[in-house]
Amino acid sequence: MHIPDNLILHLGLGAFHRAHQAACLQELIERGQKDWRIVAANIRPDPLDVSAALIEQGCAYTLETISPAGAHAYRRIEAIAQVLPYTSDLAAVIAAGADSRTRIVSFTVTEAGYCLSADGRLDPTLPELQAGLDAAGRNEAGSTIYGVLTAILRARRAAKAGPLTLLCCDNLRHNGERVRAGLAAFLALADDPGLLAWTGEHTRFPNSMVDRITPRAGPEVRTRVLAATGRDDAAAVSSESFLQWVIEDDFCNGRPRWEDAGAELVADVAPYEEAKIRILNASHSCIAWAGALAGYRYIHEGMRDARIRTLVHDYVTHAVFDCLRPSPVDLEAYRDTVIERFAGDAVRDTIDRVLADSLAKLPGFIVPTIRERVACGLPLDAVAVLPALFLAFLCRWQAGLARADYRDAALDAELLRRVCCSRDVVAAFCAEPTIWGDLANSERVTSAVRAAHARALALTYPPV
Ligand SMILES: NC(=O)c1ccc[n+]([C@@H]2O[C@H](COP(=O)([O-])OP(=O)(O)OC[C@H]3O[C@@H](n4cnc5c(N)ncnc54)[C@H](O)[C@@H]3O)[C@@H](O)[C@H]2O)c1
Ligand SMILES: OC[C@@H](O)C(O)[C@H](O)CO
Repeated sequence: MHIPDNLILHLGLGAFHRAHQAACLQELIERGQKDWRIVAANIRPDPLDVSAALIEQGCAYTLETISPAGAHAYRRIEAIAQVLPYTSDLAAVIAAGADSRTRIVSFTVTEAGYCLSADGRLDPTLPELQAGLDAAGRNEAGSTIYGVLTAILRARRAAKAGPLTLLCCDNLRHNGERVRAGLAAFLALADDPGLLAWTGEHTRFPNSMVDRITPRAGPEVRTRVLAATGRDDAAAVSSESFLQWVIEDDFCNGRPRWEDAGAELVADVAPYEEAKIRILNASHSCIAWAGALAGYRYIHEGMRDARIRTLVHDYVTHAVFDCLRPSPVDLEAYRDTVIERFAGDAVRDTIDRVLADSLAKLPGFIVPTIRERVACGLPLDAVAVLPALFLAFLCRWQAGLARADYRDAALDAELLRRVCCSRDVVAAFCAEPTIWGDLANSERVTSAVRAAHARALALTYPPV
């Protein structure tokens, strides 16, 4: 394939990138705008890595999209020009980042991949981050997003390859700002003030809000793609048909005309991301925790349980709306669309997928609403039920009584023991600074979570 002069290097070649950013670029290509392509890579070994399959297929794959009515559509995605197979030194990734044709580095490395504490700052106590700093000290990339960006920026500065936009596409509040601040803190800890100054002058970190429910692609996706297209595609991916991308228009070395593919390029992403993170993502986690307690496997099963539906509806209506107003978003319509998307049974998104990295999601998606309500003296009952559900789920999972396959990068045995083996699990949970930040041990929060915990336990199946 001809590689054009405008490249996006994407880090984190998961399902979401293939269903969202690559699909948007494909839309532009099909409209005749063929001047941008993606080079994609993972920055750590990944059990779900599809790089080899993609390389085998010339980097093309099929995206299946499913409408709320259950209509399936299939599209060949050829927006990825090159996939770089994982190697521990990430030499090809760093070389691609230092190539002057690369004008944007985008990334989807999960919420937990940013090593942030409850207040959204870089958490230097995390062993993963410490390993990243040690690697940076040896002039190696390591496997954290900050270490890899550091290696790329060092190589780019040396190559005089020009400015670079760093575009975070993960569900992180103020994602561009958080990554900019996280990288600055990382460079300070790595004692590289020269690169910090260079980065200030030669990079931008636009905020972005991304939305498209993309389940993990199981073997059934491959089977459907084969039946529908005749292609046996080992890298096929499936998502809902809905897609939204709101991007702060702050790029320093060019960008594709994503607006022609339906993206919204705006001056301020904040109201859109706040609505999405607090309404969609927090509710999604609520359904996952409640659904896991109730013994469900899929998100739509949880959403169709009247008890869980009421929890979600009340949380959004009575806890979130007054924190978000005034907003350019029609919040009632947004809530109703989100609930409808979750209730659809065609996408078959699993509770296990949404459970992943709950510990990073609580401070990101839910605690800000609690903090604002505490500051304004507003009732907490409709929102306290969310952390209470997580606590009830966590203890059940720790006791080996939940069927869920829960994976959480931030969960260590010590935290699990401190919370779940305590005589007062609510007090122990509400004392955790990694979840609550400055709200840890708050009497108001603890008493609201305690009251909600009884409601959460009532969902447990079989009844406790
Ligand atoms: N799947 C969705 O519905 C969806 C929708 C909107 C946004 N997102 C965002 O995209 C992220 C990834 O979702 P996905 O569906 O692609 O998941 P996935 O499991 O398919 O891929 C995860 C990717 O992140 C990488 N990764 C994981 N942990 C990492 C770490 N600590 N450091 C560096 N890289 C790491 C993996 O190697 C892989 O490339 C989500 O966490 C979310 O922030 C996903
Ligand atoms: O809440 C879990 C997310 O991965 C979610 O599927 C996504 O943010 C939807 O866009």
